[in-house]
Amino acid sequence: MRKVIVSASTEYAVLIGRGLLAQLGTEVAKRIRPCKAAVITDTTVEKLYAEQAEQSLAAAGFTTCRFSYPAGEGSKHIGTLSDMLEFLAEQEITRQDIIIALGGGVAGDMAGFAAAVYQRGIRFVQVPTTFLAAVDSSVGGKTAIDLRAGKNMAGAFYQPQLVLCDVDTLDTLPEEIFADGIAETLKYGVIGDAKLFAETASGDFREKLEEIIETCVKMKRDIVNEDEFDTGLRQLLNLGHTLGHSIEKNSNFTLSHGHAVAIGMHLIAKVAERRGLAEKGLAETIRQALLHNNLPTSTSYTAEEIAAGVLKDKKRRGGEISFVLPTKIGHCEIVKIPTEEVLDLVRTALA
Ligand SMILES: NC(=O)c1ccc[n+]([C@@H]2O[C@H](COP(=O)([O-])OP(=O)(O)OC[C@H]3O[C@@H](n4cnc5c(N)ncnc54)[C@H](O)[C@@H]3O)[C@@H](O)[C@H]2O)c1
Ligand SMILES: O=C(O)C(=O)C[C@@H](O)[C@H](O)[C@H](O)COP(=O)(O)O
Ligand SMILES: [Zn+2]
Repeated sequence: MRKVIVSASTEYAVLIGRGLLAQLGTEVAKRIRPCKAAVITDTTVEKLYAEQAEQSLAAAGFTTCRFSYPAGEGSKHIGTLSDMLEFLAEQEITRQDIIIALGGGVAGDMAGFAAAVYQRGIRFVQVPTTFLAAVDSSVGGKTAIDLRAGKNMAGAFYQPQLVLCDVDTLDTLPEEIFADGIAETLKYGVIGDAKLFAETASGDFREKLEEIIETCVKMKRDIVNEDEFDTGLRQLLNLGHTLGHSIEKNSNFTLSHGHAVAIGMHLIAKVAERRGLAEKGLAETIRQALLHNNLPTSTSYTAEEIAAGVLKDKKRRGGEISFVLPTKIGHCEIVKIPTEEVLDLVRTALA
């Protein structure tokens, strides 16, 4: 088992290994005295892993209850959050009890947000079951729901007590959903690790998933430890997201997050190259890496449609929006762009 310690406002371990779900109860019990554990999951993950998780918790002395919502990004809204909070109250979950977020990034983001606001904050544990959640969303404490206006528009920074990643659970992922995690892994490579990028780009990493997850988690740990609340350095983790989130929203959240980020990463690399900031050929290198992993690289939305979403980005401060521009594989810069230049930037990205 690999172990990474995150030292943000809460200090916690990220455990990565095979067969770990069976140890969920004992690992939680090492940190939290047995109490009620509300397992929050989606309808797909529920069928696959809820019983095993609950049995492990029960064997360690926890009393469990379960809330499940229809799988997918379409559930990541205030209605589901409201039902979740009512469920916690009906089950008489108190401040000494815990939430277990069992699933992908949607489960983690929503259950984490519920944990942050229910009775003004109860403890929670992340149990990621998608590759995307393993390498990225389960760590760092960003929790959120989508609003009609856009992605993750309401949320909180709220750290878990533990992240337990059983790599065996990734075996049941359909390839398309696994690829969402590849997009975020390539992102980590472009931000700061050329070796990780090359390994992931080649598609030749399935035998060393634990190592890949640990590499991403360590990079995220270093960034979050320094800038938990996203005021500077952490914005690097938004590479590809400023355009990607808008594309996701334009699709009415039918295009997955990872696929939208893939497109966003390629498009923003084109911008960086055309502005003379990036090495020649960078955008094509990124495009090939994405295509090799069956990820999309372009969109049919218009510049006007994409720019409208970009202007709502959380990195906007008054008349400027920060964009993450890659300069080469392994290095990015945060550049402030005036809002009146955003449409031009998007046009460059699509050209
Ligand atoms: N908080 C963060 O730092 C952060 C980082 C990246 C992404 N996100 C968010 O994460 C979300 C995307 O996460 P996701 O791609 O995991 O989506 P998801 O949670 O919707 O999971 C994708 C699909 O995979 C299914 N699934 C999950 N685990 C499975 C398994 N082991 N076997 C078979 N099927 C399984 C789910 O039921 C779902 O249908 C987005 O909302 C995004 O905004 C958050
Ligand atoms: O942890 C972060 O910080 C990230 O930006 C990771 C992203 O992959 C993730 O999609 C995040 O939810 C985006 O954050 P947002 O603040 O742009 O909503
Ligand atoms: Zn993301």
